[in-house]
Amino acid sequence: MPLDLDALSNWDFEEIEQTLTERDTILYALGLGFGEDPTDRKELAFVYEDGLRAVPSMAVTMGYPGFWLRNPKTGVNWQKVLHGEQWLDIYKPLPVKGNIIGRSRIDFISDKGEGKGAVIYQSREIIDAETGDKLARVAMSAFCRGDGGFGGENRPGPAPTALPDRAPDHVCDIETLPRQALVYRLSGDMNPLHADPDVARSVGFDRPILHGLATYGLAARAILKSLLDYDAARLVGLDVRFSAPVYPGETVRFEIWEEGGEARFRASIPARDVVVLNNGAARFA
Ligand SMILES: CCCCCCC[C@@H](O)CC(=O)SCCNC(=O)CCNC(=O)[C@H](O)C(C)(C)COP(=O)(O)OP(=O)(O)OC[C@H]1O[C@@H](n2cnc3c(N)ncnc32)[C@H](O)[C@@H]1OP(=O)(O)O
Repeated sequence: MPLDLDALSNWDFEEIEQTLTERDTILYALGLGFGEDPTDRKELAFVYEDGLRAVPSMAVTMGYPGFWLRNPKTGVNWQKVLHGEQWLDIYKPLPVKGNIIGRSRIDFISDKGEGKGAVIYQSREIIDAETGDKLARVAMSAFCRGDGGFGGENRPGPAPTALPDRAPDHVCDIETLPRQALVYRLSGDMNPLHADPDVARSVGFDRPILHGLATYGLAARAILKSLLDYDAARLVGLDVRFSAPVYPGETVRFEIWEEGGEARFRASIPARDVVVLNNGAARFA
């Protein structure tokens, strides 16, 4: 069954009400490897309940509607879906617990052509249920590798951020663990692509790959460490394009450029000499 443009364009997302606990906040940070050195108080602040702070990138897990593209009514070949891009704007520092509302919508769908794929752009407002304050806006693209050529328009998404043509100002290596995806998935993305070797093999990977959002969270960790002295409230925007899969257990190298009060970055796997995350942008309060 081909991708159903009409059904997708008019997808009726239910409003998600989530009760966020400190345990969720800690689990998210553990999924990104925070607390690797338990004597490092600055990283401990994200995984220890005494003075707990939320990693800003955690907004992407809040009010999350789940892997709704698995619904057969979408017509999407869900096993072949990869996370393409992620954008985030934070308006208020994130709470470590409380009631959150997520309101999702489809922005548009782009047809890259037969044999190439389709890209679904969706976004979500994250609202504090108690105060009604808008906490953040999260947007993403899902690259549906098996669904191009459905007769739709090829609409370009937001132009990827260009990187400066000079050596990076900061380089930050972060090791991941072979079990990293098995921990990260407990923060809400239960896609079997990240856990089940048979599912991964059936769509062209030797073994389960890391969630795009786990690599994204590593980017937040690298920026907090390299530029912000772990001051979470200062990181208010984070955008990336996922350019190649990461395997759990690999070391990810972040190269960061400071540009007029913002940062640009990319990530690579030095052991394979491949760029895995490109066109990164971080904005600061
Ligand atoms: C339910 C809610 C949804 C949930 C979805 C996410 C669920 C998660 O569990 C899944 C994951 O986390 S997957 C892991 C993270 N993602 C990845 O590893 C993807 C890595 N990227 C790739 O493999 C390729 O770039 C690939 C395959 C993405 C593209 O590679 P190519 O086919 O070689 O593309 P290329 O020929 O260079 O370009 C074709 C057109 O596509 C546009 N494009 C390229 N990369 C893109 C990307 N990353 N995101 C969005 N668009 C992208 C290009 O601009 C080009 O467009 P056009 O033809 O109009 O010029």
